[in-house]
Amino acid sequence: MELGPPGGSGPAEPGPRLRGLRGADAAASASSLSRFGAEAGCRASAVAAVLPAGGSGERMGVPTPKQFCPILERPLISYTLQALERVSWIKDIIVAVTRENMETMKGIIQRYQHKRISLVEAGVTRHRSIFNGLKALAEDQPNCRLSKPEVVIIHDAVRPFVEEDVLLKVVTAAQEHGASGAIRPLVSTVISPSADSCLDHSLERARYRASEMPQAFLFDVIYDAYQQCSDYDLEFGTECLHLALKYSHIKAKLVEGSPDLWKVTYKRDLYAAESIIKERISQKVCVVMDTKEDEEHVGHCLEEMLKTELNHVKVTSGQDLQQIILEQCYNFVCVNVMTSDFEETQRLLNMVEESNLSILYPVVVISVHFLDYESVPLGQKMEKVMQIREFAKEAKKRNILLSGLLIYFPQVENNRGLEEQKLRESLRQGTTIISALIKERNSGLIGQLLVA
Ligand SMILES: Nc1ccn([C@@H]2O[C@H](COP(=O)(O)OP(=O)(O)OP(=O)(O)O)[C@@H](O)[C@H]2O)c(=O)n1
Ligand SMILES: O=C(CO)[C@H](O)[C@H](O)COP(=O)(O)O
Repeated sequence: MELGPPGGSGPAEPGPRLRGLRGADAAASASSLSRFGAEAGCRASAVAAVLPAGGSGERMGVPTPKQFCPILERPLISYTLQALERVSWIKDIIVAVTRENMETMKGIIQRYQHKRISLVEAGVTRHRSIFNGLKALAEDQPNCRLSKPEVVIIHDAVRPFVEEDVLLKVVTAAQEHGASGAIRPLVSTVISPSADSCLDHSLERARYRASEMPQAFLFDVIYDAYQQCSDYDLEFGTECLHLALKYSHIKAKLVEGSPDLWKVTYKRDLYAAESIIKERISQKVCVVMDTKEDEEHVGHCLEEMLKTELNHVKVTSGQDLQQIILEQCYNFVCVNVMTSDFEETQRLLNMVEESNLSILYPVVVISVHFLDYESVPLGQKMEKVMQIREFAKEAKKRNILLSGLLIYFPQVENNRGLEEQKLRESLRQGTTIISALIKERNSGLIGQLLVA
């Protein structure tokens, strides 16, 4: 058994601890949270998590085990680790991986700066992997370097969208009942076929639920169950709650989980996961204004149009960039009026880079240039503007997706009505392009100079 570095400090991502909670739920959770928090000092490691990650992902049908498949170039398991380490009251996270993937896993922990992780060797079945993870936390094991938690969460490494509120619900229920697990309504009816592939009987769908993860247990309840269970259970069992019932006589409390708790199983699930992640990181856009321009300039018109096009998206002017970066905004539109240099964009790129914002997600930066390329031939500006390719190549190495956008900005006064109409059309087109770059995060378009 290999144990990784002992505990780290803060969460991978700062950010609100009670995200997603409402009203009474939030209040109840806040008091439970502070209990864990307050007690953490005197009763370290009250809650730990075990993540089985030793499968081969046969149903995915690709050579790489699914937990290491990339989503936006980052392995799936890193998203799950991030979701757990964001929860400050989970003190230790034990990950079970196969011996052959141990170095890959260490590389992931280092590259994405995961904290509080210990590694153990996986078993040949999921139950055996979980058992190995539990042993790393048990006091009766030789060379035990971690302290036994009061409650242990078990969560599949391939369920990346687990939120703090459901973790808290299962942990709190486990404290009261000894065991708890998240459930979802069934989407299909469960039927039992006979030996000749005919319908034997079907279950009444409304009476059954799908058992999902996370699950949580008083540590002694689940560890005792695993110690007693048969080889048959370890070989063919799929349900930890069942082991707690069969061997520790504990009836688990079931709590309603969110639809995003599903387990990435087939290839299409990777695409679904990617869409969810893209949607989440596209929610906030920061428009960085050209500081030399006044309040009325075209940048503000663009901002207004973006607000309309990107429904529910918060568009912020970039006065306090540091703060906006800290709040984890992954999309920046840098507005340059009548200039083809990249001073402002460069300044923004430096700040994003220094913040380490792009370690976990690709950051989109669009350098927008308002130019009057009908009266001043584009060729004269082109040489400078084409430097974007070089900037983009460098930025890509730091996971920043930089592209350029030219928006026609007429300066001639002779036919004001017509020019204004042309500007509005350009702005509309520009807004559509920006929206697509942010939502799609297509790395094939980086370094390109798009024309609205
Ligand atoms: N020997 C095993 C088998 C599975 N798992 C883990 O258990 C979780 C859920 O199992 P499942 O979805 O069945 O994963 P795989 O066994 O990898 O998938 P498949 O059944 O398609 O081969 C996954 O995180 C998987 O890595 C594990 O730790 N050790
Ligand atoms: O949902 C679950 C717990 O109830 C497990 O994720 C599921 O049972 C794992 O089983 P398998 O490894 O056979 O896919």
